[in-house]
Amino acid sequence: MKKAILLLEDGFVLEAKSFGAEGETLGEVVFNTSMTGYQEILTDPSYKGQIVTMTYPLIGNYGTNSDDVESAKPWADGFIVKEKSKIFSSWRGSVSLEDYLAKHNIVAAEGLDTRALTRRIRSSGAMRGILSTRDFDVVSLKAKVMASPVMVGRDLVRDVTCKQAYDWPGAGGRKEFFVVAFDYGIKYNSLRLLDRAGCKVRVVPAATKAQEVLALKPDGVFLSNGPGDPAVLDYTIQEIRKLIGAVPLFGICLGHQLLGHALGGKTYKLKFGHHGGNHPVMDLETRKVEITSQNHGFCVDMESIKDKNVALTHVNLYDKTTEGLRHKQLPLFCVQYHPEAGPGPHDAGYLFGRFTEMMRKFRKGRRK
Ligand SMILES: NC(=O)CC[C@H](N)C(=O)O
Repeated sequence: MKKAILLLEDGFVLEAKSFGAEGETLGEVVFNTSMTGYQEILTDPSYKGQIVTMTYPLIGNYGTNSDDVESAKPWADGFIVKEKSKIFSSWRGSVSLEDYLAKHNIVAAEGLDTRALTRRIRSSGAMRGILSTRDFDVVSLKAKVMASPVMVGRDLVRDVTCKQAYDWPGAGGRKEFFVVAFDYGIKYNSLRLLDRAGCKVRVVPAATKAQEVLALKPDGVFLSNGPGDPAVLDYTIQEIRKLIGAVPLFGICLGHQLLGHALGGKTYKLKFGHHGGNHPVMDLETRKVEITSQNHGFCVDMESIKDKNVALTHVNLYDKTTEGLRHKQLPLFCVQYHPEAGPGPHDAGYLFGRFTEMMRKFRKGRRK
């Protein structure tokens, strides 16, 4: 097996074995604590610009298949595991993880101490890194890392958004609502769950104007997850601002952060972010705790919107950071975490029902 090397911008180096594609890749190195769901993680467009390390020690044991994808292709810029399973076995598995990664040109490494790496990221914070199967010279690798872009200030949405609007095919059946979904890097499971909640969905590119969206006369607008720094996406924040109050809004992750900005707030970078399928979050209105799926590096600063008529609805029980908010009068709410799961627990699936309830109420109010 070929050698690989990982170097972080603080000089931390780990030697590893290459699997997947060979080459060299740069990105922000993050760790994900999900035990399964690696194919959904790889295909989540929010991982664009990041090299993902799985903390669970054995990955690849059920292979890959054509169902577990969250978008058309993998977007992660690199993949790191402690041990890649030598065999895969599942009635759904059709292609091994290494063949899947090689086919999609994703550089991957195994056989390194992912626990040491995770502890390093936790103590130093998320950092840029390079994973290489070609260059093993630490001075040259360090120079490449230092020349690569930092996550703060990056618009990665333009790389992952759809080029043209399309209708989500859905599973059929009667649809009570028509929803326009902004694609900032949308995951299929959000679309599947909107469909299941009774919504016919039209997906539109990130740069679509508010006027065009309103001309479609939707019952509600969905703001998707997506990669990069929300603070630089002014072109869409301005359009979202025009939709506030005009139509019910539901945002997830990047969509939530963009709503925060549109309401006049700010976002900041977390030290090492939240990535995994096991974060406890409290719904402050019901006092219920949900185990949630998470994938974000930025966070809405509640202090920055405290005078904007906004209520904090959800909080992360690990570090007390903002996990959800709603407007006190206007029909909009959003969450930082992932109620669509894919992968992860389904505890928060009720939020899709909250959205349809909001659209129903808004429709009634308009008829009066
Ligand atoms: N999953 C997402 O939508 C991530 C949002 C944003 N890119 C962040 O890192 O915080």
